[in-house]
Amino acid sequence: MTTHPALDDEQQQLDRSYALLGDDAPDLPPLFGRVDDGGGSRYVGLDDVRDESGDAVVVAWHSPEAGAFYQSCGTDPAGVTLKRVVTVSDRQVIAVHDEIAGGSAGDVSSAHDHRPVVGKVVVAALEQFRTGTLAEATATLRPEQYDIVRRPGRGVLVIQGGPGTGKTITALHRAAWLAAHDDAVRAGGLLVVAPTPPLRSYVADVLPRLGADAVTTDIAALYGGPARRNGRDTRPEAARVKGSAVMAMLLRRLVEAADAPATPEELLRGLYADPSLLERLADDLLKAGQRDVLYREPTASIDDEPWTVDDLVLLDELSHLLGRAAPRYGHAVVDEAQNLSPMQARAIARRCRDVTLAGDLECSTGPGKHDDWSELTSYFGSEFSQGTLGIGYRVPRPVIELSRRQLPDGGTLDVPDSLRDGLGVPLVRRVDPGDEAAVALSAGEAAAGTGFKVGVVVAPARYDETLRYCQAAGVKAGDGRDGDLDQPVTLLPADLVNGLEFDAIALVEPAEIGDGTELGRRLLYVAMTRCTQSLAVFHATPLPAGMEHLERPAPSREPEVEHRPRPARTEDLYDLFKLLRDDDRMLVEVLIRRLLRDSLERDD
Ligand SMILES: Nc1ncnc2c1ncn2[C@@H]1O[C@H](COP(=O)(O)OP(=O)(O)OP(=O)(O)O)[C@@H](O)[C@H]1O
Repeated sequence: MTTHPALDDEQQQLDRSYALLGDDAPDLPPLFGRVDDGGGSRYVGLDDVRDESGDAVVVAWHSPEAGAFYQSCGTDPAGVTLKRVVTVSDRQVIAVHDEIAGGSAGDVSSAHDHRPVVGKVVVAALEQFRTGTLAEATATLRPEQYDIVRRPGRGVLVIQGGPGTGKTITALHRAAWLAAHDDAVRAGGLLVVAPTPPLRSYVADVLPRLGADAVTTDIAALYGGPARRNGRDTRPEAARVKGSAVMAMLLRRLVEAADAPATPEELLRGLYADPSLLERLADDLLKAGQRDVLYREPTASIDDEPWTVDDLVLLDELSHLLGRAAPRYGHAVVDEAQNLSPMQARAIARRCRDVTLAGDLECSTGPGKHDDWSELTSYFGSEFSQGTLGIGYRVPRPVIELSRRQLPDGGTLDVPDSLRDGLGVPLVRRVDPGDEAAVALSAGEAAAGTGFKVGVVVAPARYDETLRYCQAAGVKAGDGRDGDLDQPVTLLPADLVNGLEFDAIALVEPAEIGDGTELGRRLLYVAMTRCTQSLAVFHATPLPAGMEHLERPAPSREPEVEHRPRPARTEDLYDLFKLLRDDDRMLVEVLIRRLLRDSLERDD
């Protein structure tokens, strides 16, 4: 057992911090880093810890004193002589990693492999099993992320980067930074808009730990009137029309044409139900076919109207036109902002014009894809600046390469430089028609048995049927549509996987998810890029374009394994390994990985 000579020193500092905090000690360790430079030595934590005379024993991550910790790295020490990440568990220092030691690169990933050079502690953090949401990265924020975090809070900042490059984590640290340093945010508060329940609960969990409060919501819940989201419109064309900027003009005319006071709900319901009114008001704005998709027979009671997300955004616009002021905020952070429609951008801009938009244009899964950020940002009324992230923390290199085949021309934006190799090339298994989901779920259960968090992703149209199958067959899978990510296996429709992260993704019938459309291929791209370790594909029909080279004939018989009494040699094991079926191979790979990890931990 080797121990780092510094463990004792850091333990003393930790004990002292706990003693000073007394009963106020937070659940999380009071320090996670140390930086030494010409200005002396400082410990860095989530918050300040002060001694009896008021001197800082630990400085908060967002304080100027912690700047050197974040602005230096192994490849660019920037005057720092020691940059150390301290890992604490149960009030004990269990590891220290020095990314800079003696003023030069210390504990960084080796320069001879193909990955970007980062502190080994980043790689170690990534090797933790996933929880279905995002791991915290405050101790290992990279200089390029820290630079984005600290940009001024006024105006529009876009954080663009490929899947898993840390856009969400950077945007949240930025929110917390602004909450600590920006007067407008201190006075007006923070608004965080995130599209899925798991992302929102992650935000609600992380921000307070970073010392910030925010109103966290989805776009539909911005509307403060009585209507609630209780409908889903699966027609992309309807969502496209409702989200388009011309709706602002149409609604203005609707309000002007009303001959009696009416609520937003009454006005919109009336518009949808009356083709002649629509034609009169929108003849020059929408084509006949576009007006047709807006038509909706009114329900018996206005309370039963199947309001969709896009309807609620229109109700919000109507409410504004009727003179009701929306609450204002000091800054808004929008995650997965590439999916905002123009009308959604207007709804946010009514609340706040200073915004951080985190997103990836290539991950657009909304009805309208934006080619660049200029139109969307124009609704906030100022020029935008952009911060770009390029290191991939989540998706293994082979999966990135495969997934990009789903993008037109293989994608045009920079490919993330992945830190991970994961478990190698994706596994593909051809199954009998009708068995796709069942086989994927049982492979998922097997992988989950080894500690993996698994997401089983199906086409939205197959979701209900698969959920029923789970209930009937006793398969324990969380209902991802309801945001239940606590189970080892989560079932998800492909249109709700944005922003999520799992150890393994099992894709069910990719041709059905891709469905030959550009939107479908993007859904497939986003689904594939949710895994940190392995991707497995289960299909009965031919694989879609971009994956067809993975096609393999169904195995004709179970492989027979010769009994070998003598001790196995490596080559024998490799031959045996090749005989395994794909899902068994995945299981064995996972077990080997766990063995390796456990034995490394023992060696430490
Ligand atoms: N500096 C870092 N150190 C350690 N982990 C990091 C760092 N930056 C990001 N990560 C981890 O990488 C993963 C992906 O981060 P995040 O979800 O913020 O990326 P993203 O770009 O928003 O992804 P996507 O848009 O594909 O959903 C998370 O587990 C996050 O904790």
